[in-house]
Amino acid sequence: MSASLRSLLRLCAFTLRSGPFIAYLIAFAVLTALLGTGLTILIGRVVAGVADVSIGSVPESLWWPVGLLCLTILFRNLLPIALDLARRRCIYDLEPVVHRSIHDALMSEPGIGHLESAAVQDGVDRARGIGGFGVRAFVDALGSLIIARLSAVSSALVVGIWFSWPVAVVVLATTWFVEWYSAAQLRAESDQWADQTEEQRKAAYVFELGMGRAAKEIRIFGLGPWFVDRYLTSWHNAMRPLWQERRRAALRTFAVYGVHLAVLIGAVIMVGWTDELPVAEVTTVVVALLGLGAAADGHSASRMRRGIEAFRAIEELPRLVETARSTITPEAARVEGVVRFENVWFRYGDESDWVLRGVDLELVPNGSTALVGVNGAGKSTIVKLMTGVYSPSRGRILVDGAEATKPDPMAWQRRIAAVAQDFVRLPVTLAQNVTMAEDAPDTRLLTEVAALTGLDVIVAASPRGWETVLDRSMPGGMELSGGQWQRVALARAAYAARIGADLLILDEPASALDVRGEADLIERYLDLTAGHTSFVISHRFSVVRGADRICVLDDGAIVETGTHEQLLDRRGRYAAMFATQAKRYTMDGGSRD
Ligand SMILES: Nc1ncnc2c1ncn2[C@@H]1O[C@H](COP(=O)(O)OP(=O)(O)OP(=O)(O)O)[C@@H](O)[C@H]1O
Repeated sequence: MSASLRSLLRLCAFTLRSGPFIAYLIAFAVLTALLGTGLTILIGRVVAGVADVSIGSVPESLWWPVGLLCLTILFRNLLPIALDLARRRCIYDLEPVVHRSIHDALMSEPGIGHLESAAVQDGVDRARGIGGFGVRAFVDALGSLIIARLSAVSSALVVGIWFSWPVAVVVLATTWFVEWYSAAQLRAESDQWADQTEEQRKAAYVFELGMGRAAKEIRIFGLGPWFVDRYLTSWHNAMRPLWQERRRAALRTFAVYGVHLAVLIGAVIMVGWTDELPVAEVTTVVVALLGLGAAADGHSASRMRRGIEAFRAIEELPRLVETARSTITPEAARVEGVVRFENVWFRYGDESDWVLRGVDLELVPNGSTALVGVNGAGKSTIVKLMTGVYSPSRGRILVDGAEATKPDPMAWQRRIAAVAQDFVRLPVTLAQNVTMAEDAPDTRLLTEVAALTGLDVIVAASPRGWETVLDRSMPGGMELSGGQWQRVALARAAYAARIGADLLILDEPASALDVRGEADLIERYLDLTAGHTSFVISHRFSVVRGADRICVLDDGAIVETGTHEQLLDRRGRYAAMFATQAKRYTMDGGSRD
């Protein structure tokens, strides 16, 4: 069995698992094709009967072919409706299964390094469908292709039986050649299109930025023309090879279709010139020839193949994710439990510079540890390693003194409540933003964390309280400021901590808060982190100075560790950074970090 056929069968089974409608679709398509052949034969019968009709009398022999013809026409007109419904329902059932498969493959890896792999990104593009032809293209094309193929074969049989086998074979062969040619042509085009995924991605990205994400900056900096220019350049770069290919193929395409037409006309003329055939057979054969000529469906054939390829890409995705993981994390050591970094080295890719060069770091169990360092020192990178979304390139991350060599990273991630610097802002309700889309939140807990993080004031001022959607484009929705969003993120971490997470990570929790908000946070920090091991990163010394242990990251390594007072006494990096900030506070009246 060929690989394509095996894929086709696996795809049919995959589609069938999502619902029974693929079976109905196939049945309706086969029936449609059979009725088409019946129609061809009946038209001949009726024409033959009509030739015998004398004015004023309709012979009884004509009644059944006319009756059957009417019924066949009726069903031939009704079947496409049923076929289309089955097709739509099949796609409706299939799409979530496809998305789920892609999602599961990507989520099978707890880290995020693989999402940056070009091979994985292209794999996802292919799985979603090259040139827009995903697995649904298979379902879209299946009915038409079954009808086209069966109609071609049955029409060829009619021509062969009633007229001539060589003519039937030649017309069938040219029809299928035309189908093969147009499918190959469409395929070449969509390959050209797929080769441009990088350019398309650029065009789509610039378009998306221009359409809203960067609307503010575009206006303020007058970047409109620059964006349009970048978009058009990427779009034309993506489309140019496609049109070059179309131009190259135009003459060839005319020639192929011309030959097909000539063969068809020749066959019809041969039928007309034959003296031996009665009028009924002539009609049947001519109708069959015309049907055969029209049975080339290159469009469906290529869509079907694209659908199969998208399915193969879905099947291949887990392997790509696995490969990406093994190249990104060559010496992966996963974490579990409370954390210690031991000589951890890390870089984002084999060609990149080292970000961490032998970090030794231990969190205070059930206490607070803070990390400080200049911009780009690698603080957020430590958080990414700590949360298991990346793995160390070298070194180990230990749990309760034992190396987690056979880890369950996802179980570990469930034990962490984190506020990342670029935390996610979901266009859902306030409550769902805090509980991360939990359907039935614990309202007592919500109230508690809102009071702890200062979110209670925002909830009270929101038009629908906890049910207010945080998206201005939604009815009754509203937009929060950066500082208000930060409180939502804090509340989210506090909520997660209260429902089970035991390590609380806060990466720049006060960066968008005003002076009062910052003071509030410091005051409530102990309550917020009570009973948890916490790890906080901040450029604001007011936030870190109360930590049980402060670590200073410099040049990829921890260079100082101690309490605020100990570090000041040491008069090293920490003391220097603190002095600089304290001086600025004194000069600015304490309004900035
Ligand atoms: N996804 C990434 N791919 C490649 N390099 C990255 C990535 N993320 C961060 N880096 C690089 O790693 C280095 C450390 O970045 P990181 O964000 O960890 O610093 P940071 O100390 O948190 O900085 P800041 O104080 O500005 O938030 C930087 O040089 C940055 O360019």
